[in-house]
Amino acid sequence: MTVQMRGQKMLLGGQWVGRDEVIEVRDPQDNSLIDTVPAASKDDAILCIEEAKEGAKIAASIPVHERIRIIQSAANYIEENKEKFAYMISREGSKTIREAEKETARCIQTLRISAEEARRIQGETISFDQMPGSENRVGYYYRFPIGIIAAITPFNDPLNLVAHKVGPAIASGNAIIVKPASVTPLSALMLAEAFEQAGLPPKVLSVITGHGSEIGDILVTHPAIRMISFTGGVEAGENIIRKAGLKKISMELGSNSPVIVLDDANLEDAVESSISGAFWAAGQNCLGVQRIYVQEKIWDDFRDAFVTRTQEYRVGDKQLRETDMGPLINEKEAKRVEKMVNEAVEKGAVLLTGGKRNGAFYSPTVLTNVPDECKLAKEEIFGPVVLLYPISDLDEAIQKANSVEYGLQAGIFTKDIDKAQKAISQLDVGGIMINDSSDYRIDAMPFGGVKKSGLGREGIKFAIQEMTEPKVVCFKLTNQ
Ligand SMILES: NC(=O)c1ccc[n+]([C@@H]2O[C@H](COP(=O)([O-])OP(=O)(O)OC[C@H]3O[C@@H](n4cnc5c(N)ncnc54)[C@H](O)[C@@H]3O)[C@@H](O)[C@H]2O)c1
Ligand SMILES: O=C[C@H](O)CS(=O)(=O)O
Repeated sequence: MTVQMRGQKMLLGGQWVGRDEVIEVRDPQDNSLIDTVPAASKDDAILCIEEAKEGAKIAASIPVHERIRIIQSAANYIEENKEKFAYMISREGSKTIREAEKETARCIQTLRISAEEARRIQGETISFDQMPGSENRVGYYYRFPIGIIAAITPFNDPLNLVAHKVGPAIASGNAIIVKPASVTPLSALMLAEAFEQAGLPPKVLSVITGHGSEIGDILVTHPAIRMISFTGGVEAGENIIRKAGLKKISMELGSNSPVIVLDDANLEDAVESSISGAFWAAGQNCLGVQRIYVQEKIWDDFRDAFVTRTQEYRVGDKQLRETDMGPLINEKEAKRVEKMVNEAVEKGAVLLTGGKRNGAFYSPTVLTNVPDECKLAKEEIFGPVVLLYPISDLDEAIQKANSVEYGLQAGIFTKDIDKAQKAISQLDVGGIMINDSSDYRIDAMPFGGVKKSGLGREGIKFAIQEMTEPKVVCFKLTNQ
C-alpha cells in the first residue's frame, strides 16, 4: 500500500474532510507550494471533540492485544513508506533529507516502544490489612485511560513528536485530537493515514488543521478534554496554562542548553558532539547546544577546532544528501535570529564565524564574549548559533549553566567521575549527558525539563503514566 502525500483533508471524527478556507503549506527553502490543508473553524473543533467522546469509549474498549497490533502495523506501514515520510518531513520543514530519514526511523522506534508499553500498563495489589481493622479487606489498583487528549505539537519534529503523543495515547486506550503546527501539518496527516491503514477504529484519532491559537483555544478550554499534551514554546505554553482550567497538563517547552568541556575531555569528541548538537535541524531543536563552557587550559584548542568544523558545515538544498543544514522554518525566524546576534555584537560580543542570512537560511554562527544581559545569552535562540565561554573550573561552569530560566538537558565532557557526579547533582536540568552534548535522547527515556522547560515527562512509558489514572478497588470480605 503506497502512502498518499495526504493533504487537502483533515481527519475529524473518523472522516477525512476538506474546507473551502485552506492554509498553504510551503517549503521554507524556496517558498514553493507543497499542498494545502483545511483551515478548521471553531465549529469544526467543537464537532471534533463531540465525536472524540465516542472515540474515547471505543479506544478504551480496544483490547490490549489489538492496540499492540494496530500500533505495530502503523509502524510497519511507515517503515514500508519511509522514503515518502522522510521526504515530507524534509519538504514541509527545515530538515535535510538525512535528518528527516533519522526522524522517520525514530518515529518507527517510538511506535514500536508504544506497542510494547501497551502490555505493561499495570497496577498493584494493596495490603489493606496493614491497617488494623482492615484485616478482612483485599484489593488492588489498576490504571485506566483519562478519555480525550488534546495534543498540540511544534513544527521542528513534525512526525516523531506527534508519534510521542499518539503512540502512548492509543497504547493506553485514550482518544486523541492532534493539532499540528500550521506550517508542518502534512507529516501528522500521513501519520493518521498510517493508523487508518492499520485498522485503528474511527474517531479514536483526529488531526485538525488550522490556525494555532484559534483552534487551540477551543481544544484547551473545552471541558471534555481531560488532558493537554503540549510541545512548543514557553509563551504559547503559558498562554495555554492560563486558559486550560482543571485538566491534566504535559508541557514540553523550550531550552537554552549548556555543555561543559573540562580540560581532561576528549577534545575531538566534545567538538564533534557539540557541532552536531548545535546545528541539527538548523538549530531548531529543543535540545540544541546553545552555550559551551570550556575550561581555560583547552580554550584555544577547542575554540579553533569548533570554529573550523563550523565553517566546514555544508548549508544548502535540503534534498541533497551532501547538505548538512537547511534553512530555518521561514525568513521571519531567520531575521529573528539575525537580530539577536546583531544585538549581541553591538553590545560587545565577538563574532568568530557566521552571522550571515540569505532569506530563510542563516549561516552556522559562533560567538564569544557575549554579555550576560543579551537575549542571545538568556533566551532560547532556536537557530544555528552557539556561544562559547572560557571558564576557570567546574563550579563556575555549573553556576553559569544554571543561570538561565530553562533546564531541559545539559552535557559535560570529562573523564573525572567525581566531577561528573558533581555536575549530575548540581545542574538544574531534566537530563544530563556525560561525554555527550545536551542533544542526546532515546525515545524510551523519560524526557522533559524543569523551570521554563516544561512540566511532566514524555518518553512513552512516562507519557502513558500521565495519560492514565489509578483506580483503587477494595473488597470487604463478609464471611471471614
Ligand atoms: N521540550 C520539547 O520536547 C520540545 C520539542 C520541540 C520543540 N519544542 C519547543 O517548541 C518551540 C518551537 O516550536 P513552535 O515554533 O512550533 O512552537 P509554538 O509554541 O509557536 O507552537 C507550538 C504549537 O502550539 C500551537 N499554538 C501556538 N500558540 C497557541 C495557543 N495560544 N494556544 C494553543 N496552541 C497554540 C501552534 O500552532 C503549534 O501547533 C521551541 O520553543 C522549542 O524549544 C520543545
Ligand atoms: O526539539 C526537541 C526534540 O524533542 C528533541 S528530539 O528530536 O526528540 O531529540
